[in-house]
Amino acid sequence: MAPELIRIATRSSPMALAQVERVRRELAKLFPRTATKVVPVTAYGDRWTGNLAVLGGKAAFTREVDATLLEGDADVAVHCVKDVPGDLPLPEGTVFAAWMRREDPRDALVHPGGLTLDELPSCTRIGTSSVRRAAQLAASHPHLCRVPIRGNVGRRLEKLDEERVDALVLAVCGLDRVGSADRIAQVLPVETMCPPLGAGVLGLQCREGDEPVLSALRALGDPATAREMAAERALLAALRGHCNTPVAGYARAGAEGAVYLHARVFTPDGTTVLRAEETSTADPADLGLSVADALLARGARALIDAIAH
Ligand SMILES: NCc1[nH]cc(CCC(=O)O)c1CC(=O)O
Repeated sequence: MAPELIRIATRSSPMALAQVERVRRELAKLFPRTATKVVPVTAYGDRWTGNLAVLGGKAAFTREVDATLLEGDADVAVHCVKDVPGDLPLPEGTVFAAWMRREDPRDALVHPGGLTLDELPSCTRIGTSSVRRAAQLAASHPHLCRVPIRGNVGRRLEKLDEERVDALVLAVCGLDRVGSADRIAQVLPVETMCPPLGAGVLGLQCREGDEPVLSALRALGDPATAREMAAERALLAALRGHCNTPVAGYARAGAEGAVYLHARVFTPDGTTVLRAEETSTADPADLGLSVADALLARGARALIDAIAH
């Protein structure tokens, strides 16, 4: 029996609020008699304009939303899976009930003149605060200048328009969610810019044992995305990377239960890139562990531990 009301907690950025509207639309289609209410939460990571590592990395975007769930002020928390730390357990008493169908996980170059990454002149100032993006740009385009930038997608686009940077690297689906996909100059191939684990996926978290909500959320889950998240989250947990660890990768669920998983670990300057990939029809979590073992066998532990938290 679907609940009469489902309260949905989310960060209060325009992108996060747009994400919640997708959840509300899909709930309304399946459970027309269930009302939904948005519970906006200002995440510490959204207020903080400094280095995220000081706050413990991505947890800065999820901690307050989780608290709203645990305090009973909301029934669901919607998270961008790429922002959910892989080296920390979920808050006790909560579970991910479902993973929604994956959107485009790739990154995009935003450039006012429409140039591609290869066409950008030397010393072009590219705004990113992602250690993953910075490491890959350093590896593939060392002549470009990486400039730290904070703020939500809209704020970063404003900084670009104010010419505080010359270009941006942002997620395709993040731009799409805020109605700015028209700003994309180039969608970056995963070989050039490998996505973060969990890219393009919304995770629906609720309280353990809240069966009416669990049941409703499970109906929004996508089986292929669930297999990809099982592999990617197992890999991330096995690597125990932290917010300053440049880790990238993606899983692709194929036919007959096969899942392909590709992953990389970089040094922050991009001079060392460890790669591993595997396809399996076994349990996707075991695939994640196997690819993690391959990266660890190639030296990933020493590389991760050498990077300051
Ligand atoms: N912390 C930023 C963030 N968290 C989730 C997304 C959107 C992409 C996604 O859901 O994977 C973004 C924007 C970006 O990386 O450009």
